[in-house]
Amino acid sequence: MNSEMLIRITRYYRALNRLKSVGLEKVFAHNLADAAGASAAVVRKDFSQLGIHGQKRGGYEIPDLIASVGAILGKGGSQNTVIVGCGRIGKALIHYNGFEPDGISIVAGFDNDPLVYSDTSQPVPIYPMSKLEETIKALDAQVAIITVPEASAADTYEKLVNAGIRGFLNFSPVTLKSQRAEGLPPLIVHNINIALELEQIFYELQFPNTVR
Ligand SMILES: NC(=O)c1ccc[n+]([C@@H]2O[C@H](COP(=O)([O-])OP(=O)(O)OC[C@H]3O[C@@H](n4cnc5c(N)ncnc54)[C@H](O)[C@@H]3O)[C@@H](O)[C@H]2O)c1
Repeated sequence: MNSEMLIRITRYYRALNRLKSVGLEKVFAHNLADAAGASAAVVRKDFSQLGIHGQKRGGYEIPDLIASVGAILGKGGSQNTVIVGCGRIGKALIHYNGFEPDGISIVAGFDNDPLVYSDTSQPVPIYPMSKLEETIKALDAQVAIITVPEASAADTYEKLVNAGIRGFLNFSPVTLKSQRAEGLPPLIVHNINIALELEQIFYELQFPNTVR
């Protein structure tokens, strides 16, 4: 599957979960087309390429479609995610309740400032860094969001790798690189830089016809 199709499939999955949460049971290709920014024909083609078939004129059953698309996206297993660095950005992400419909759970935060720790009765507890490894293992988390200051990013990354984390969303200004340990698949690292994205938007506003 190419990356454009993967993005569409992810959007279908997100839209399907939203439709399910408002009580709908059936969906038509054109409903998902709007959500994915594609035409209904593209939606039908994607599904048929993935071996998913709807009923003639009846659309698709949402629970079946969620199960099929979820299996293709590798959902169903743990999508537990932790956050390291629970300051302004980390806390905002911890309190955001829009990840759950996508099947992603923020299950714990970590920080090195005792004033930031919370008790375990909180929906997303914030633990000291000394609890990193045992908590990550206990929660079966595979992905971490790094929201520590620049100076702590590389060290945090290393600690998370040692604790068994395989996927990273890095907000710190340090560009973290994927590592590969023998016998294991490479780590997945996405570096987020809002300034770069904004620069690109400004560039495209200034030179609208040069970027496709
Ligand atoms: N990607 C972007 O576009 C973007 C935009 C804004 C900020 N940022 C970056 O995101 C990061 C977080 O920003 P913020 O405003 O939330 O910062 P913040 O200072 O509010 O929070 C940082 C948190 O990390 C904790 N921390 C510091 N060192 C630590 C360590 N070694 N281990 C564990 N926790 C540690 C601090 O106690 C604090 O709670 C910074 O690196 C900032 O530069 C990125």
